[in-house]
Amino acid sequence: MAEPLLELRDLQKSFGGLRVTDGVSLDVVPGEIHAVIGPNGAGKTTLINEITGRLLLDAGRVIFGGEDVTHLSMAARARRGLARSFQITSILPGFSVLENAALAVQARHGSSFRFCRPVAGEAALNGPALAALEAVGLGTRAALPAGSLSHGEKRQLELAIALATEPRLLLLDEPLAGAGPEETTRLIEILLRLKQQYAILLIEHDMQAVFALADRVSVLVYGRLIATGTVAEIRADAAVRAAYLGEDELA
Ligand SMILES: Nc1ncnc2c1ncn2[C@@H]1O[C@H](COP(=O)(O)OP(=O)(O)OP(=O)(O)O)[C@@H](O)[C@H]1O
Repeated sequence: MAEPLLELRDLQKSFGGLRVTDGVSLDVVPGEIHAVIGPNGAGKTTLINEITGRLLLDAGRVIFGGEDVTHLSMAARARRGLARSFQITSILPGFSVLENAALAVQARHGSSFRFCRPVAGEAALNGPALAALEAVGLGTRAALPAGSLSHGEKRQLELAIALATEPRLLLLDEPLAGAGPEETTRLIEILLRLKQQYAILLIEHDMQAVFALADRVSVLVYGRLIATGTVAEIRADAAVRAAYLGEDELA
């Protein structure tokens, strides 16, 4: 297997008396989708926040591209290519689809946001922004107001906004949430394409999507990883089956 791009080493985090991350260690290698699954409240979103630097760890190390980034700020980690997908709520509905992506390009390059000035005129921003939109199949929607997109297209725009920050690793927190069956199929195709270029850490509740997408799956329960393996290994794992009340999901 290739050298890991992201290495988590024995991460620990408590909120008061509640251990939300309890000795988590895992790797993401280039070209793989590594899914983290687990019941509600298992600590999946917390884990993403620890990787981006939004939450400070009590102990443990986050290593990205061979560099220990544990004590770096969110911005410094983002500059190194650690990108999380932004939620639909961060999309600016009155701005065009292209402008939304262009703002992310602008943020990546450190200039301040200038909301009062149309971003669309700035060719240096629009080139990479359009490339990000095309990578998620939104090239033909560039001129539309972002607010007019369907739910699934907004999820595609979230991905484009993450891509516009020139990531090496994508941290995706439930990228399929709220998508209908056709939208889910489209988003799965897009993620399989993106995997060829980016390492992806995926948190997702839709088990069928996880099984279709993931090269490896780690199972988090009450802040602890109880298993890491291929989809086939995880589906056959007795401890994983026992940890899920709805065993049907693993069938
Ligand atoms: N800032 C906080 N302060 C106190 N407790 C928190 C905080 N953030 C999260 N928690 C608790 O930590 C635990 C893990 O939450 P987290 O959101 O990471 O779980 P999750 O696996 O992402 O859940 P879900 O699948 O429902 O999104 C939960 O019990 C939650 O209530």
